[in-house]
This record gives sequence, C-alpha cells and structure tokens, in this order.
Amino acid sequence: MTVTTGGGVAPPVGVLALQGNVAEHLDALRACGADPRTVRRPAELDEVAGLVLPGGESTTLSKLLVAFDLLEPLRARLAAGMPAFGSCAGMILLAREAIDARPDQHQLGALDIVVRRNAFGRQVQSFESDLAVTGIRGGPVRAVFIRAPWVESTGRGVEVLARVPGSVAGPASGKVVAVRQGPVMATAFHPEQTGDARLHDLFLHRVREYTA
Ligand SMILES: NC(=O)CC[C@H](N)C(=O)O
Repeated sequence: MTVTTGGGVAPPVGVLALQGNVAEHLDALRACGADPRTVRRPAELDEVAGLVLPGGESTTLSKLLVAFDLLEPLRARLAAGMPAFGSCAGMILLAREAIDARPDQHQLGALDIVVRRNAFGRQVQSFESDLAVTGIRGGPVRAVFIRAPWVESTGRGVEVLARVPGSVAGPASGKVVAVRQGPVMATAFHPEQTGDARLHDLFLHRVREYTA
C-alpha cells in the first residue's frame, strides 16, 4: 500500500513504537502529508520503506528491540539500505558505538559515529539552541536537547549536518548534533517537539530518493 502526497505516490514509512515520542513523530510525518504506521513487529517492519527511531531511553529501547524480535530484522533492513531517521535515543541506537552506555546495550551500527550518552551533563536536563542544519531551508531549526547525546567522532562516510554554535559557552560548543550517512540521518535533539516538520520532510525526501 502506498500513500499519496502532493507530488505523487510516496512509499510507506513507519515509526518504531516501542517506547518514547511516538505520537509526536507520527504527527510530524502527517504534517508533511505522509500516512505513517507504527512498527512493533517484524511483519510491520517488512512493510515500510523507511523508519523513524524516536527519542526515549536507549537502554530500554535496546531491550525492547530484543523482546519484540526486532533487533536482527532491523539490523538487516538498515544493512540493506533502508532510510532511517533517529532522534536522541534513536541516534544512540543507530550509532556504531555509544560511550557511557550500559555494556549490554545493543547498537544498530547504521551510522559510523561514536556518540556520548547524556553528554550535556546529567544535571543539565535540557538545553535549547537555534541551529543551522545542512539541507534545511528557511532559517535555523530550534533544537530541543533532552538528556541528549552528542557525536564524539564521525567516520569517513558521515556528513555533519549541524553543530552546536560556537557562541554557546562550555563543552557543548561546536559539538556535532546532526549527521547523515547515505540514507540514514540522526539528530541529538528532538525535532518532533517544536511543530517544525522540516527535518521529517527531509527524511521523507530521502525515502523517496532511495526507494525510487
Ligand atoms: N531524550 C532522549 O531520547 C534521551 C536519551 C537518553 N538519555 C538515552 O540515553 O537513551
């Protein structure tokens, strides 16, 4: 089944619905004209052409991926080139390595990045900033960070889409907080919290590009 958006037929997309900000991501995708589904089972994963991995808590999400028999199917789809968009805990899961994660936390390894969990400091529960994001037109993106990671290092194939501005004082200054590697993108912040769906639109664009 396909959904139709302004420009034509769009492949179906899903939101991983095990835990976290699922409803907000569904709303943002709908605001872009998509008709997203929730994904909790391998059969539902099979039916989508792209997947959003919401923020939440990465240790819990990692356990739930195992409990719902989704870990290996999801790894296989990502390895086969399925477009994905991870936010916050979603970014942590997509990364090759997560510093300060529990040793038994599973990594999907779809992004050749090393992230640091809770990087902004445990006492700093949230932080907001306006960011210039590569590929996003029409002005900066208001980025809401909630117990967020940042990206410590990126591999060769990884494009940096956004950094914390240099004008921000402290250790977060200049840190990488949005990346893309081929069909997979991730933000350390929560684009689903602000009513600005431009990043979801970019994800849908990528899904159309990679499934054309
Ligand atoms: N808002 C979030 O997704 C927080 C992520 C959380 N700190 C984790 O490590 O998984």
